[in-house]
Amino acid sequence: MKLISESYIKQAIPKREKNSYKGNFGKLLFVGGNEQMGGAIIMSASAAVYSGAGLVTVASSPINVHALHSRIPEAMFVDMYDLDTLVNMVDKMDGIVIGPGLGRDDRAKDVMKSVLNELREDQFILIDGDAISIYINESLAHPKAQLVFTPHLGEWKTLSNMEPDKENVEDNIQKQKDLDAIIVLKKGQSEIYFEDEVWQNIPGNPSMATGGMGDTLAGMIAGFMGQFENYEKGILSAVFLHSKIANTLAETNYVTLPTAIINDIPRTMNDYANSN
Ligand SMILES: NC(=O)C1=CN([C@@H]2O[C@H](COP(=O)(O)OP(=O)(O)OC[C@H]3O[C@@H](n4cnc5c(N)ncnc54)[C@H](OP(=O)(O)O)[C@@H]3O)[C@@H](O)[C@H]2O)[C@@H](O)CC1
Ligand SMILES: Nc1ncnc2c1ncn2[C@@H]1O[C@H](COP(=O)(O)OP(=O)(O)O)[C@@H](O)[C@H]1O
Ligand SMILES: [Mg+2]
Repeated sequence: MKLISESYIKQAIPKREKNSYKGNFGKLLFVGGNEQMGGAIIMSASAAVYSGAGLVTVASSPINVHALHSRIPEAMFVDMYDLDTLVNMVDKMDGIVIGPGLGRDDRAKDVMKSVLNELREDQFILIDGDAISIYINESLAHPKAQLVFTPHLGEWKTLSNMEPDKENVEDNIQKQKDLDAIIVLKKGQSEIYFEDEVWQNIPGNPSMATGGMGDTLAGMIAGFMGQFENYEKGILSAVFLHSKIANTLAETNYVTLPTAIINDIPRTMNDYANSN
């Protein structure tokens, strides 16, 4: 298992070209946030905006539009239950995050099926939270796009049938192959399973055990995937910096809020990008 190092992150964060524009840094769609869990998709999309994503659109329950715009006016909005508009949006994107606060009801299942059907090979989709359950319980077909799952150990049980105290690297490698997806297995020291290698993240601490922390990571991962030289560099850098920021905050804070991590992403990226 390889360890994600500071030096790896420093070379992975891309330097922005002088004449670049927002279209160079990823067009992303965030799908989730029902009437009870709008905060999840707002945190996820905020993390992507603060990670430097060029254009972010949120597809959510209409009840969340004002809350979203008061937090991140940078993001655009569509009603996720308007399936025609939703699939049109999917078509224009480089990548999609689906699941934070999505819920698991019939409407959520229809949203999930519509999005997955529409995907192309040149796109990526990150499946998190409730969308993990829907993917397995509805036996949905593998989408054409690059697939990324970001399960915590409870969600990994849904995906792999392995109990949290039974999962192990060898069996996880086999499950990664069966699922034909990149797996970000979230835990105290998260592990990232690619087709040919496994990486481990070292930073992280219990001040991070608070609702919304994984939603925030999903947004960072997608934000980086849309900008970095390749998906692997983006995913590994996001996992590392998410918990590295939390370690710094935990030096002076008992609990690390997801929104505090989000606020620190641009400055931390700058520190790492300029420290070569
Ligand atoms: N502000 C908002 O809008 C927020 C919205 N959110 C949204 O809520 C949705 C549900 O996601 P979720 O992760 O909260 O719960 P859930 O699907 O019940 O977990 C499944 C099972 O896994 C287990 N389990 C969990 N962690 C584990 C671990 N580390 N190791 C081992 N087991 C673990 C857990 O066990 P339990 O804790 O019940 O014993 C349960 O049995 C999702 O869409 C998310 O985005 C949240 O992000 C919060 C903020
Ligand atoms: N004790 C801990 N040590 C290190 N990281 C933690 C700890 N507790 C939680 N985390 C991190 O916080 C995130 C929690 O994700 P998740 O359970 O999906 O949160 P949510 O769904 O509430 O947004 C993961 O990235 C996990 O690695
Ligand atoms: Mg989660």
